[in-house]
Amino acid sequence: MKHRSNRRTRPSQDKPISSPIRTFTIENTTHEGHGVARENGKVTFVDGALAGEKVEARVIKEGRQFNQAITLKRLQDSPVRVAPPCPHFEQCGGCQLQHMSVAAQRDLKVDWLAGQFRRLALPDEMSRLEGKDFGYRRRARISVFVKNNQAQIGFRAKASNTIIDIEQCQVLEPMLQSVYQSLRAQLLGSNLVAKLGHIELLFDDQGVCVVLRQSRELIELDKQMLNQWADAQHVTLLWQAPEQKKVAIDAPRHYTIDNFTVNFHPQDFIQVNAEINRLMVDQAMAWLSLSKEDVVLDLFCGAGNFSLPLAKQAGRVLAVEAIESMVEMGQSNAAQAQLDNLEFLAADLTQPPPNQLKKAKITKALLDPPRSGAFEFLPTLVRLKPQQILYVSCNASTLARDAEFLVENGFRVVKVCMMDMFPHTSHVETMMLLQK
Ligand SMILES: C[S@@+](CC[C@H](N)C(=O)[O-])C[C@H]1O[C@@H](n2cnc3c(N)ncnc32)[C@H](O)[C@@H]1O
Ligand code: SF4
Repeated sequence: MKHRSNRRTRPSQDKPISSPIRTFTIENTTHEGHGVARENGKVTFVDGALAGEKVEARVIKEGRQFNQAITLKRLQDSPVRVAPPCPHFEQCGGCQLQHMSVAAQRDLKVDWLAGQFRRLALPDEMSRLEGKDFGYRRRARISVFVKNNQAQIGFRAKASNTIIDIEQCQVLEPMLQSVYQSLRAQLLGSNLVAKLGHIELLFDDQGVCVVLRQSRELIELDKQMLNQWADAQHVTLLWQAPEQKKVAIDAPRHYTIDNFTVNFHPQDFIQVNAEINRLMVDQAMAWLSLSKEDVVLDLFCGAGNFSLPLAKQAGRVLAVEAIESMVEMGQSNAAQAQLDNLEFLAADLTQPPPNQLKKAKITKALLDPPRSGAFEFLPTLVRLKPQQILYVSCNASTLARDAEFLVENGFRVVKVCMMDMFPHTSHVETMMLLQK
């Protein structure tokens, strides 16, 4: 990819601009892709600049702790700067790091994680899981907004709720890219678009599934054109009525992990990046190095993404999940795989645990909580005395908090891995292994 130099960058948002233009030397890059400059001990975050660059920028906000500025002109480019491959990058809120090479993005993520975990004693090296740079998303939610008969179909703009029109999104799986383009053309040519709230795209072992969330009731005749389009494209098209919380399905969708079939509802959680998910599950199994002596707790288990591979290797697995319908799906996935050593339990892990969980005799635990982490359950987990805890996290700050609690309670961090599940974005997934 080519470097651009001395290119004028557009201010990303309409913000009041009053201060004079100043020259900044950028010392660091935040994990969200902004430059950091220091003047007389005060930090200025410079939008559109990278570490090692010199830029002319205008301060748009002065705060007591820090200032914010936007780049107007780059005087010297960073060696890791690249031309963003996606034409929507400057406006679209979906990606934050496309102006850096992918290798530099990954170095940035590793450094940022090390900063988040600064209060923990870490092993010398942080490993990495890396996959495809583009075409990695197997699911996406696309917004629809219509005003004055003008439809916008796409994603939210950077730092704004405005929906911007997206013609093509390169981080989607190639099959989703082509279905999206074709669907978009259909919708832009129809009145139906005004009655839609958003579009969900999914690509799995069965192909492409599209859920159209209606904001207003539609009659069958309205749906005819798109139903015909879906048949011609071999796409499963599901219509979600305005009052429906979840779309009705005749049969679940499925994907494969470790040769097991994971059935799931198309609107329930699945890991977005199928390639990194496979690598992640393999690595979790390798790090835990299970035997038939092990009894494993799989917390926040979903429909069994980790539970099924865990049960293949361990003596027994107890998998816990809050959503009842996912627990039922997990149970039927275990039955289909003939894993009678895998049991699913419905429990909200932020609440006092049921007796079955309080009294579980376990040797190891795997946790994969939502962004809020697993803090409420940690005292119970410590009392269960696992030898090893493998923590998978999508939020490094709650992971740092939870790991610090576990360290205070006798565990030490033995392995950490940065998993680049979402290249070009500021999102980072982490795997951490803690041991007694
Ligand atoms: C990050 S997902 C991981 C799911 C699964 N491990 C996977 O890899 O597909 C987190 C899961 O935790 C569940 N969850 C969220 N809050 C919960 C809670 N308070 N108690 C139990 N499960 C919860 C969600 O429904 C979701 O399935
Ligand atoms: S999310 Fe898609 S459309 Fe938006 S910047 Fe990233 S690749 Fe481009």
